[in-house]
Amino acid sequence: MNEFLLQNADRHQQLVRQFKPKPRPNEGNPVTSPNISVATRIRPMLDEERSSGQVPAAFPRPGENGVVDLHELRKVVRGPPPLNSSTFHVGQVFGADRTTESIYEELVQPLLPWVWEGGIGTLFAYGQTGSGKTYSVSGIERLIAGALFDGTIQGQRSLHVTIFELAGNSAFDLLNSRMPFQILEDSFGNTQLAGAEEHKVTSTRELLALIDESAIFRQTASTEKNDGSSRTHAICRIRIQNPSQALVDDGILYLIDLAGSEASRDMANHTADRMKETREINISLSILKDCIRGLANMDNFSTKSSKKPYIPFRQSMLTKVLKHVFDPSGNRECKTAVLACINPSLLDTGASKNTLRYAEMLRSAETKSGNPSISPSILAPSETGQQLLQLSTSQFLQRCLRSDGVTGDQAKAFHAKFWRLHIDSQRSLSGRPSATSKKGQSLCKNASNTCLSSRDPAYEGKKDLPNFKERFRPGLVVRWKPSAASVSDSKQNLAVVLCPYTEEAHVQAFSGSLGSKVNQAYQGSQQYICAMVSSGTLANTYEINLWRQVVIDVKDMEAEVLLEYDPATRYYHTTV
Ligand SMILES: Nc1ncnc2c1ncn2[C@@H]1O[C@H](COP(=O)(O)OP(=O)(O)OP(=O)(O)O)[C@@H](O)[C@H]1O
Repeated sequence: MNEFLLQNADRHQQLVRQFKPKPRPNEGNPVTSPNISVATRIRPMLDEERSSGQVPAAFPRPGENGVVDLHELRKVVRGPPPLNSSTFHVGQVFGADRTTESIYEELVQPLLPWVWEGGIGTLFAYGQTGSGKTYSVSGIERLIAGALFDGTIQGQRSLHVTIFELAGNSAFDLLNSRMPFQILEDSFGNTQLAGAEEHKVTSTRELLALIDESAIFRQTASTEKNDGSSRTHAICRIRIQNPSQALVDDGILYLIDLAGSEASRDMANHTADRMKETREINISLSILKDCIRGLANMDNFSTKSSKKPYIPFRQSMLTKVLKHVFDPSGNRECKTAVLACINPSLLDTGASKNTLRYAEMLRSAETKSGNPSISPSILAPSETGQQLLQLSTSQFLQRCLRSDGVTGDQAKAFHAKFWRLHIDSQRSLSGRPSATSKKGQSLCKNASNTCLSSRDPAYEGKKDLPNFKERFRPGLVVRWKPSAASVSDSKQNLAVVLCPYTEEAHVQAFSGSLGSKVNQAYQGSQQYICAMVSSGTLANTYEINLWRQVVIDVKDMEAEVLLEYDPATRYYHTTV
């Protein structure tokens, strides 16, 4: 794939220049949470990337802060490859020309007065390996070291610093020659760094010296994407004590440079040890994301009737350290800033999409769905909850928007929450923990029950696939051209093949008994019964509507489309 992209880099650039973004519907002013701020940084292309023929594919949209356009080239059987552009709404966006100073000022500086007065503040940088996390966090740490002692924040404080790294389930003190130490929970439920050294600092110079010392001991290794890749999570913890108020909690500032996630294709040449290390990093990152999502949901959906979101903070060492940030029973309010780092190259659009999706999810979760409240009598004047689930997304959103002061973002967040509650209730009823799509249906599952994709397992890893029209099977996703006016919510007109069309199958399908009785050959039919695919509430997401079926002529089917299920967002996404 990389070879194909590099060969077509000129065409990619030319199509990107011609790209005209569609005007964004007016969704009102996004409501930002006082407790979670999300920003995205797209780093500049590096010299070695340019000299190897790579071109940028991720851009902040001019004139619209908070919007990123990501352009992929699609491989097609015949003709020149077309551009596949996706748009993400991801909080503040810092493009390649923006400095670390500006990110510090807009995203991180507001945390300082908060921690100075006894609050807990946290900055996370996450993203693919080589996307600029260490560059950003180390720059921000130096700016903070200056700001904490330049006298701009009023009041005497004493500052204590610990810097450590987490590798798998082990913790190492970076200010004590990488000595291992224990992370324990005391009888008050507080996490203690048992054995890590805490250093009192009284000046910017002392703090910078500790930061430099820790960098020497941090474990790094070369990856496909980054010669000096950080293979551990590095955490700088600054405890801020107010000597004049012994009864006030100490403020704590966490600055976290996470290890980069690596895609499986970048792990091809890893040894068994490196594979294990990368797997452990990816597991802890995924638990962290679950916790951040849970935290955002806790902020937004704590209405009396809703079930408390589950935050799995005890499942990894990283999130155990941050227990007080994530523990719903904790009694201290926290402010969290998240920096999603993006590598702009056209070779990295897959990883960038993943990072942007999480930023988008956090941002949509951070909008307050209950404030102003959505009136139940306007949302459902006569319907039961089950009937509400049958409304189309646009009908549901329109009803939410009729309540005074509700914005588009709030309506979408409420819609997402409504479905999440429904799925969770179905899951607990069936006792099945596996990820399912919104309608309880999955395209296909692998043996470990974790990967859901429309990819044909029979052709896994094979290069020269026969034309999709010779590979009909249940679960094949096609793009098609309806002869009549568009019948799908999805801009792409996607559908999932269920079975060949016969009158008998048609009747059974609509009476809900389709399945074991339909076992005739899949190939050779001129028409197939298909389930419609509609757009999800997040940009570029899809859901499968099994009850909305359509008979599609094979001649109207244009191409196979690969859909992959993302258990985190509970939506399907297209993949190139
Ligand atoms: N904004 C930027 N401007 C210039 N160079 C940058 C920028 N961001 C990152 N870089 C460069 O990109 C390379 C990778 O950056 P960095 O090591 O910070 O990535 P990372 O996300 O921390 O990677 P890993 O997860 O593998 O540790 C480095 O050479 C760094 O100097």
